[in-house]
Amino acid sequence: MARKGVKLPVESSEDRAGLGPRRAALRLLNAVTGEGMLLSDARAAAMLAQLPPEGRARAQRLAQETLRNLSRADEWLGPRLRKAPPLGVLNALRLGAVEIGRGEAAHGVVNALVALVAEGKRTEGFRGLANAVLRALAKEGPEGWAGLPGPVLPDWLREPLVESWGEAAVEAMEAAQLAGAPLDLSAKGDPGELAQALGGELLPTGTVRLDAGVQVTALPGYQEGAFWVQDAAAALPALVLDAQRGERVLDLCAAPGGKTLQMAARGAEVTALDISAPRLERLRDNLARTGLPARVAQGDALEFGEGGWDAILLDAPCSATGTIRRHPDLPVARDGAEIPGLLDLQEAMIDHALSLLRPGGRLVFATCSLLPEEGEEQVEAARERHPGLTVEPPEAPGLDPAWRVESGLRTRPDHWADLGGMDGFFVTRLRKPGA
Ligand SMILES: C[S@@+](CC[C@H](N)C(=O)[O-])C[C@H]1O[C@@H](n2cnc3c(N)ncnc32)[C@H](O)[C@@H]1O
Repeated sequence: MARKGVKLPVESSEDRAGLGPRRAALRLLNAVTGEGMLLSDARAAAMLAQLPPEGRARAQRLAQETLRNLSRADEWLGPRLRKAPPLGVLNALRLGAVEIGRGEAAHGVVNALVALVAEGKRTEGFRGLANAVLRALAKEGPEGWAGLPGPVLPDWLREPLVESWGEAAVEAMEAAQLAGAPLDLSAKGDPGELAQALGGELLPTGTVRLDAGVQVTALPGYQEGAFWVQDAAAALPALVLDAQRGERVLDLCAAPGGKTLQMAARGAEVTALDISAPRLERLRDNLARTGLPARVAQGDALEFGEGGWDAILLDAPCSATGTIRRHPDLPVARDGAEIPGLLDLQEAMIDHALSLLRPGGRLVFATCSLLPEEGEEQVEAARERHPGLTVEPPEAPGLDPAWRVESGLRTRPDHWADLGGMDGFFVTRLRKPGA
């Protein structure tokens, strides 16, 4: 019982109706679909700031689930909408469709979303429509949802992926995006011991895999820096670079630092460079938490002039299309317009990185992209620009033969399906001539 004078948090009727998280989810959806904002954007965090931690997590979950299922929600809503309502109304309907489809108590969902539509000046006039449409979906319930086709990626991404990998592979990637991603950890020490300590699964390449819902900061060993979060595919570039104790290694696009930590843990002398100050703050926090050493520098990779490196890791800025399982907002927020600029930047970075290597040094170029133009084709073009540059077959424990391509490794979200999938990555290991 509460002591006299001690105020307990009061549950408002708003909390009971789940309005706060749904309102925040709706604002996130409007920003992603209307303004091209990513959920990782600082503005997204600001939209959630008013909510308590559980409400924040719920709002994020609702927004992510709706984005993962956007095309299915539209398919369900389509026959009930004679013309497209304003985006704010459409997003409320999409959110409601996903919740009803997933078996949430329909009465509460309809009431909450109709109330949110009624709140907005530009949407209040659609209250009746929202009510009618959501009630119709509620009548069909999860059974109606289950009969819908699986989600499809937007055309700007789907078309080039089908051209590169074929229809069946893209359908498998879409299924992987719908399934989401587990929690992957890289160990500072022995990964087998970490897997045992956390009850996780030890993957063949040394990543420790846990269920998606696990709160990483609450895991034993987190504060002591025994591990860091890193997708199994994202751990491959540093494995392929194979940094040796005492080697001088440059991590040219380093933040937030997963690969810097891997190389520092192997005893290499790592310099971590990145252009982004906020992202470097996260890298510094990661170094401090794990107690691993690295020299940190902020700047533009293209202007970095220090040469003579034994090895360089270039985890270049890219479309990030390989991370759609973790970032269902990305295909919706983006439209591919930034890709030509990224291709130019990647090319310039490869050339500059090669100029900074000592003769005979090695460059690992990696992108978390599913587009061959940001991977295989970059290597082909680099070899034409740099006669004598050789591609070395990647060697590391646990590499799956299915990932091997002529210029290195290619992973996709539909790979390792029986183990829980992995991000899409391209990784190549190049040797500068003149050793
Ligand atoms: C794919 S992320 C790197 C992820 C990082 N390697 C890791 O494992 O945690 C690409 C990084 O490139 C950085 N970047 C973009 N343009 C850059 C430039 N011109 N010079 C240096 N870094 C740049 C971004 O700030 C971003 O942190």
